[in-house]
Amino acid sequence: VTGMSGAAATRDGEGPAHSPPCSPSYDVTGKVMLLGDSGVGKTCFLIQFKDGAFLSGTFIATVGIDFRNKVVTVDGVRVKLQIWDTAGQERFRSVTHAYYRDAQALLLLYDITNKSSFDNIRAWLTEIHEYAQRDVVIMLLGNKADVSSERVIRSEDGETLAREYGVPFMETSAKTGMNVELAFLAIAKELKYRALWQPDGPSFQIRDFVESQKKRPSCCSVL
Ligand SMILES: Nc1nc2c(ncn2[C@@H]2O[C@H](COP(=O)(O)OP(=O)(O)OP(=O)(O)O)[C@@H](O)[C@H]2O)c(=O)[nH]1
Repeated sequence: VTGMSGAAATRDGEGPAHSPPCSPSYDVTGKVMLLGDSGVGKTCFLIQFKDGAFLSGTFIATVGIDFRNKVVTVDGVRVKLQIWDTAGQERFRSVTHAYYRDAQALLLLYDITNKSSFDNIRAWLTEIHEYAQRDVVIMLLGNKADVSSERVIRSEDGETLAREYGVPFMETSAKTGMNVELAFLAIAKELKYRALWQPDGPSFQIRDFVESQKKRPSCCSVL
């Protein structure tokens, strides 16, 4: 176990009583933070992933920070994601800065119907470079892809920005669930890969994985 990013791998050698003695199971745990301007859909994104539900109606801004756990099984390995939902409002920034250092992965969201949330992504990335671990996994997500009539940010603009920073990108919808599980699955795979890395093991590239798996909004489907 190299623990390259600080993702923890614990060898559960003794395992439950029914485990065959020669097939140890591993648990990997990792902290993931949701970041982005207020209103981009971070809380809804987390609730869609955790509970498979969408909170519509009145928007209640997150105050401070909150977290939920969810275990994802990737290639037979259980990865426990501790997902921190942060407040996007400026006045809570000093609270959230304190949590960056511990995070192994960051999901950075903008709203495809809100130009300033996209324009602010560069400022978020500057902040990330200042406060987060150097090898933190970052993924850029253009949320609210279901609202095609109000789209102001083209998918290509998200792709271009992500390429510039060398991070994976996809458009998502916390409302329909599009690409929500995929985003967390990709993170879980990367954390597992880093925690259980072996020199002669198979390699994993999160950007290639995302590109091969992501779904496009139906308006822009290539099929
Ligand atoms: N159509 C649509 N609406 C969404 C989506 N995600 C979130 N919303 C709506 O956008 C509003 C803001 O969502 P939140 O999840 O509370 O936003 P947030 O980023 O957590 O905001 P802060 O807590 O202030 O940082 C709510 O009214 C949601 O119903 C989405 O994918 N599609």
